Amino acid sequence: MAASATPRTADSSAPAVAVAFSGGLDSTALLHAVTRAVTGQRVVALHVHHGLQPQADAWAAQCRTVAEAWGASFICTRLSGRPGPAESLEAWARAGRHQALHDMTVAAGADLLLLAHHRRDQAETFVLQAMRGAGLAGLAGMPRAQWRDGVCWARPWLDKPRESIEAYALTHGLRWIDDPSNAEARLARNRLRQQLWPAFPAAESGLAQAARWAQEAGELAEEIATEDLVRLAAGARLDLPGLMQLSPARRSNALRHWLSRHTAAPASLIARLLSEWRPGGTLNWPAPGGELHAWRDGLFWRPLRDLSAEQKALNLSRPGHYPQPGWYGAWQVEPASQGIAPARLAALAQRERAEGDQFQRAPNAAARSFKKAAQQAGLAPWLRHGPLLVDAEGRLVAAAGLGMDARAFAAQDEPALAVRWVEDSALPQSEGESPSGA
Ligand SMILES: Nc1ncnc2c1ncn2[C@@H]1O[C@H](COP(=O)(O)OP(=O)(O)OP(=O)(O)O)[C@@H](O)[C@H]1O
Repeated sequence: MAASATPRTADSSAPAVAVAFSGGLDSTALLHAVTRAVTGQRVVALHVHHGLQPQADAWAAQCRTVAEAWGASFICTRLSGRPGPAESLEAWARAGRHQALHDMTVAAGADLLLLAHHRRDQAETFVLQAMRGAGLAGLAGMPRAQWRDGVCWARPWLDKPRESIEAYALTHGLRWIDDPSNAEARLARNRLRQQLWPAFPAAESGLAQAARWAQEAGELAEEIATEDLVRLAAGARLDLPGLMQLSPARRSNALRHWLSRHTAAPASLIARLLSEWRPGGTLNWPAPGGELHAWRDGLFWRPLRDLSAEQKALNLSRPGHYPQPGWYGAWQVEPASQGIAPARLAALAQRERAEGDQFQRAPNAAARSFKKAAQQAGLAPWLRHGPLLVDAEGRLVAAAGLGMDARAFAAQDEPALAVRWVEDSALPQSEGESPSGA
């Protein structure tokens, strides 16, 4: 979602607190309370103009007047664009609002963003999540505070009953905006609001408490998973026989947590994986953003990156360790009695396997298709595509997992370097690492 952010940065250099200010009852009360309570810090009111309602210009203007009257500076972002084909208007508006609130907070020089969610919002979130069959993370509802990309999103009133906020607003004679979309019965939350609270007015505290229990249970499940994964997950590998020895609930808990480090795998994938795997079995599953491989009793996650288009120039003419973060491994170069002439290693290209590539394992063996050589050597599934090193003339020099191509060997009396591929033992690293060749 594109947000046409033209935030106005407040000029004072004092640290700032940002308040997400829609102009509704709750955020009006919150902004009022914050401008009265905070001293020595700038208060910045952030407003997102969704561009969806005819009155939205007037709301933004009203929010500015109120914020400035209370001594806060005011920043507004108007969203642009439209929902994608598979996106609801609400999901689009929400994603755009979140991005705009984040960007405005940063532009205001703040790292704390306050939102006016309260106990009833939390109770409604719990019911909506339960109706979708959510797990503990969904049932836990909104967190009180959460860091996201350098901004702490905090909900100081999450435990406050809605009535107490209304009472505060009335006591202080506040005026607020009534957004008519809050009454649209088309939206599940509005329907729930309209029917649940009149029927069960006292349910707010019980439901919010249930969300807290879910949050606690979620933390416990995470602690257990962390303990299990210390034993079962080594580097990028999860030990499948060890996983299968756990009780069924603990097994899927550990697997779900391991997967969540890499991908948002649906519960159905987890169930399939656990039911289809047999000791020694090899399986491959696509998952969002990558692939899962069960291979040699380990489960591996390989993120999909479009490396096919990537031709990276490398100079490996000196001994050293040359990490290739996108490939989760490194080239290791050492002096050796049999190897490749340093000059040839000075201008290499690293790429994926291509149609027609051939590899020769030993001086007296025949060159054969790379694919066959990889199969015969029992290469891990993710190494069957490379990386490969080719010299300036396009001749194959080395391949991850297979070693050096014998056709590239230097003559007996020439100085030589051995090149081999070392897989990362750590979980996938950030992609920003630079090669640390000597
Ligand atoms: N358009 C917006 N601009 C800035 N902040 C917003 C906006 N919409 C929502 N928020 C923030 O998110 C919180 C929860 O959103 P929600 O949609 O429940 O609120 P609302 O009904 O628009 O207004 P309020 O919570 O102020 O009564 C708000 O209290 C506010 O802090």
